[in-house]
Amino acid sequence: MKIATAPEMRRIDERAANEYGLAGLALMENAGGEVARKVADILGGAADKKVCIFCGKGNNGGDGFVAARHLAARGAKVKVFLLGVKTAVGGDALANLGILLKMGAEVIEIAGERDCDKAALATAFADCLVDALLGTGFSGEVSGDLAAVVKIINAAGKPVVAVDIPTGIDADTGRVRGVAVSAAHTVTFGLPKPGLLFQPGAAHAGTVTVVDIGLPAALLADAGMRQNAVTATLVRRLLPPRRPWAHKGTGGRVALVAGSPGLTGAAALASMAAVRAGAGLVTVGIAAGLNAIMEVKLTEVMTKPLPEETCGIIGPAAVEEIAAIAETADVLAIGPGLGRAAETVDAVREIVRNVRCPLVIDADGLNALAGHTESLLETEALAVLTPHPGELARLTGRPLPVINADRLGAARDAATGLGAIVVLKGPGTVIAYPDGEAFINTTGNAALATGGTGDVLTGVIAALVAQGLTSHDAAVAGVYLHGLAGELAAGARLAGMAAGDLLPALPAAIASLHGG
Ligand SMILES: NC(=O)C1=CN([C@@H]2O[C@H](COP(=O)(O)OP(=O)(O)OC[C@H]3O[C@@H](n4cnc5c(N)ncnc54)[C@H](O)[C@@H]3O)[C@@H](O)[C@H]2O)[C@@H](O)CC1
Ligand SMILES: [K+]
Repeated sequence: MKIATAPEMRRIDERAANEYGLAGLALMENAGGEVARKVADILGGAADKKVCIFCGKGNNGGDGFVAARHLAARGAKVKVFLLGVKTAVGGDALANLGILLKMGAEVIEIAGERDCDKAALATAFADCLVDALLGTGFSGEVSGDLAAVVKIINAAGKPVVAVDIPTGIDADTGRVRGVAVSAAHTVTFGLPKPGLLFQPGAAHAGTVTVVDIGLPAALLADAGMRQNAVTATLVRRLLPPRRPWAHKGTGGRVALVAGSPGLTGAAALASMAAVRAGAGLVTVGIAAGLNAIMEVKLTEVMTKPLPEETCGIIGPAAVEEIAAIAETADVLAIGPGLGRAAETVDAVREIVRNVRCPLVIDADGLNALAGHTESLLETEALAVLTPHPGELARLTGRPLPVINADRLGAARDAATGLGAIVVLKGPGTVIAYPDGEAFINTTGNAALATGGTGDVLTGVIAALVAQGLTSHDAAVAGVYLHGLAGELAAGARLAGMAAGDLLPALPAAIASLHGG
């Protein structure tokens, strides 16, 4: 499913009108009707329920007027508030305001503090509130009466249904602009918006329902929109089938170079994640001094002691051996817990320059490339890089706040600039391809915010490449599976999960997608 930015959504609306003759009024009727349906659903029927609807003067407010009419028709006691004066309403919203007024509905204007007090009082008696203040036409900051109303909505302690996007959330980035509505549910039209998937927008949106309002399918699937939601339907199509005649060779071979003193756990987690994500054979290359530890930690994974510089630290002397392991592998993952010793950094750069199989580069593998990313452009197969925002900042030289302010843009620019697939980790993980196509993940939760979960992701993506997925598909499917495993492993517990808990959840996540 495509994801539409606010300008892209406006363009879809324009094209619907200009190319298809689909009137905005008809779309607004469907949009408002869907909002009314959602309100009725959460209240267990609308009859005799008290609903306060807060409308802005644009089309988002127009959806609110329509919802008010539909809810009234279902027997709800509806109170409609308009931010500003009726004479400021125009276009399709004005048409629907007119209908409401002709029906005898009271539409209360909010202009000033006393009106805000009236609104606050009404929310105290309401069963549900609807935020139809601002949608994709929002720009700048929420301030003045609008900010006061947003605070009233949030303070009411009532279930809030947001229309299209919670007011105050930047539709493209998910940032709060001043203050934003905290909704329990958001009914969004046609396609999801990036701001509903990125934090804190996703938390403000609550449960998101994407509803069909009759926009032509061709417009919703337009290839000009270059961001997509990673959904179960998409990943199910990408996952490798497990045939009855499968043997360990069909699962593919993963080679991993990881670990240093104090960080052998990263090597263990990444390699076991590869096993749990279906790889046929997994070999972890580790400095010879740490090999005995890995032999004890790991049973199914083979280990390869590598020549070391000092105890537990690999350097250029290990490159030849690593190249030999990579030669017989389907994918080489490098970086988890590798450390930042100067010799190791040199070795990583040399490996990236010379290895011919697909690469997955994480953690200290990425740190080693900071300031030396030109080798990525020389790799034979496209590399998958899995930075968290801090690692991306080091890798690209972009300030961290800039990356956090626009994750989609940052991942996309990095992928294009580095000539690699960039997986920007964190809530709302972005997978960006060098050609500009990008994906936003929809699985995962705060339980994943613990050390070692990134190592698991590296192993999962590598395992999928080994099983024959392209690096592009493996990055998308791997991120989704990893998040889903996090949801399964955590259940209702959002703190205290260990990265190792993800390992047994990975086969369950795969099975749930295969419907088994
Ligand atoms: N064909 C269409 O165009 C459709 C649009 N729909 C709805 O229309 C919405 C978009 O409508 P609009 O483009 O009219 O935009 P909005 O209704 O989101 O907001 C536009 C209004 O908000 C004001 N505004 C913007 N930023 C502000 C700020 N910081 N503080 C105070 N006021 C601010 C603008 O001056 C303008 O009057 C969508 O989110 C959706 O809810 C739906 O009705 C479906 C069809
Ligand atoms: K809204």
